[in-house]
Parts: sequence; structure tokens; C-alpha cells
Amino acid sequence: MTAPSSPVSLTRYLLEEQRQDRISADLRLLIEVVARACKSISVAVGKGALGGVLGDAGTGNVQGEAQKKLDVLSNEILLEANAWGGHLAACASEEMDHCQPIPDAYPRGNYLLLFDPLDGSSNIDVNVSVGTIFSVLRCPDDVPQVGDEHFLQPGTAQVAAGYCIYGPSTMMVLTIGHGTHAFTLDREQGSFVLTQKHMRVPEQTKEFAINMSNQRHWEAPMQAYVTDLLAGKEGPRGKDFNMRWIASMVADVHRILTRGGIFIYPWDRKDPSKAGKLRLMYEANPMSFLIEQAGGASSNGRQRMMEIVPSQLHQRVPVFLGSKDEVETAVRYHLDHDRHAG
Ligand SMILES: O=P(O)(O)OC[C@H]1O[C@](O)(COP(=O)(O)O)[C@@H](O)[C@@H]1O
Ligand SMILES: [Mg+2]
Ligand SMILES: [Mg+2]
Repeated sequence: MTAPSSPVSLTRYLLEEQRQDRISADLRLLIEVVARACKSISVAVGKGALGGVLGDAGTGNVQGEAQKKLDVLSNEILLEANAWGGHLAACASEEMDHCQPIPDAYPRGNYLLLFDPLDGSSNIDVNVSVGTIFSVLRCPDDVPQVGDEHFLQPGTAQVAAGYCIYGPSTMMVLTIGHGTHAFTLDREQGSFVLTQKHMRVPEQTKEFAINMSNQRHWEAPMQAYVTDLLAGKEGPRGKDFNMRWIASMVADVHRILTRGGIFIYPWDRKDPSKAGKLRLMYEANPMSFLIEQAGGASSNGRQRMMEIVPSQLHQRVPVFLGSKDEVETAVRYHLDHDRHAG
């Protein structure tokens, strides 16, 4: 009889990856610090109405969005945890206008960390899953003072990305470029335990996720694509599709990593000056890295997401990600439309 294999903690997984020269000691420590911060956020989220953390903070962020108390608190937890680590050169966040370099008094490292401290925060007050999304880049060498411009690297330059979902269980889903793996928080032990190695997104799907209330504002190829999905068996796609929308990207992407599907937040005419709703650097890129590492695909509708060269820290993009064949189909509608238009 073989002995039951002992659970693999996040720490053990990262140490093994370091032993195999897939990550540096600094990157390992950085991920450990982010995981520790996520545990604190998980505790705060879990207290709900008892913790006095629900509701609005009464402030706004750089994107003009009202901040929830938990948006502000999660941002502070991540900043505080990372300031001391010695592995970072600077942090950038959805909740801060500009990046925050590590203060001179603290040891400075070679990595840049971006995060959406609390994603899906409109769901906090109704007790629906929210999450933290993060992305890690290398800081260019010999930079005397780190600025926003040093973060403007394409998604292909990410050395690690992940999210933590605060749902019925708290899970961290992580990639360092060698597959996408899920770790579940053992609340009694206080450690993340590897519960799903090499997640795979099925190439085909019958499930899509989109906010249909924006339909009338979409561009023509997007209208055509969704019309064909809704036509089901009787339409050109020849099969019925189901729809889900949690309005928390972390939760929608987690479902897609678990059972497939396509997640779409397209450009719309509500505010034509915005290229999309979601942010490239700390929402779309890290999710694209995770999805690609699990065999899925991610695009802005016309171009592979991770090849976009960013021009702004808080840049917005249209997002199409998930099951490979379905993302390619949606992209085809856009490219065919562009070809015919001219
Ligand atoms: O309310 P809408 O327009 O459907 O938008 C939902 C989307 O907005 C977001 O909540 C934006 O994230 P934040 O909560 O971090 O601002 C995504 O998680 C989600 O996919
Ligand atoms: Mg978000
Ligand atoms: Mg957020």
C-alpha cells in the first residue's frame, strides 16, 4: 500500500520551483508576501458586517470610481506587507494615481508589483465572491527613480501573475509561466495548499459571460457574435449556449478556469473615450497569463492581449478570454467585419 502523499503547501511548491531554477529567491519571497497579504484581506472580507468593513469609503480613485472601505483597506494591506520585503522596487495599484516606489529607507529589490486590491467590489455589500488580482514585472536595470513609465511593459514580460478569490473557500490561483495552479487556504493551518495542478480550460464551450445590459452600445461585430450565440441550435452556431455574469472578474474567470467558457467585456459607446471597462495592467494581463498557461486564449478582440504595448498605467481594454476555440471565433467576427469595412 502506498502512503498517502502529504499536502503540498504554497511555500513548498515555490521552494521546489526555486530549486529547479524557475524562479529566483526574491520572486519566491515576493509571492509569499502577496499570499500573506491576501490571507489578511480574506480575514477582513470574511468578517463582513461584523468587521465594520462594508459600505463606501466616501472617496474616489483615479478612475473616478467610488471606493469601498474594503478597496482602501485591501490596498493598505498589500502596500504595508510589501514595503518591508526587500524584493520590490515599486508597487502600482488600481487605487493609486501613480506607482509608489519603495521608500529609500527600505531595502529595494528588482521587481515591480501591480494589483487590483479588491476586484468586483460592487459585490462586497451583497456577500458575493470578490478577489485580489496581481501581476509581477522585472524592474529595468539601473533605474535611479522608478516611475509609472517603467511599468509599461507588455503582458508577455510578466514573470508571475495570480489572483486570490474570497468565496465559500479562499483560493489562490498562480502562474510563474509553468502552468496555472490552484491553492486552497486551509483556515485552521493558515496555509495555502495545492489543490489543483495544471488547470486546463476546455477548448470549446457552451457558456458565455457578458453584461447583456450594454448590448445596444456594442459595435456591429459584437452584436453579430452575441446574436448568433443567442440563436442557439437553430442559428449558425448549431448549439445552445448558457449565460453567467457574476460582475466580479475574479469569480467569472475562476469559473472559466474550472469548467470553461468565454468572458467578454467589450468596448461600448456609453463612453467612447474609454477603450473598455477593464484595466490592462492589473486585470486583463494577469488574467490572460493565467488563462494562456491553462491552454485558453485572450484577446482585445483584434490582438493577443499580452502583446499590447501599454501607454498608460491605468489603460483600459476590451477583454475576450477563456476557451480557445470560442475566443478565436469571437475574434474572427471582429476581423471579418474590419476586412469588409475597408
Ligand atoms: O458592473 P459591470 O459593468 O457588469 O462590471 C463588472 C466588472 O467590473 C469589475 O468589477 C471591475 O473591478 P473593480 O471592482 O476592481 O473596479 C470587474 O470585476 C467586473 O468584471
Ligand atoms: Mg477589478
Ligand atoms: Mg478593484
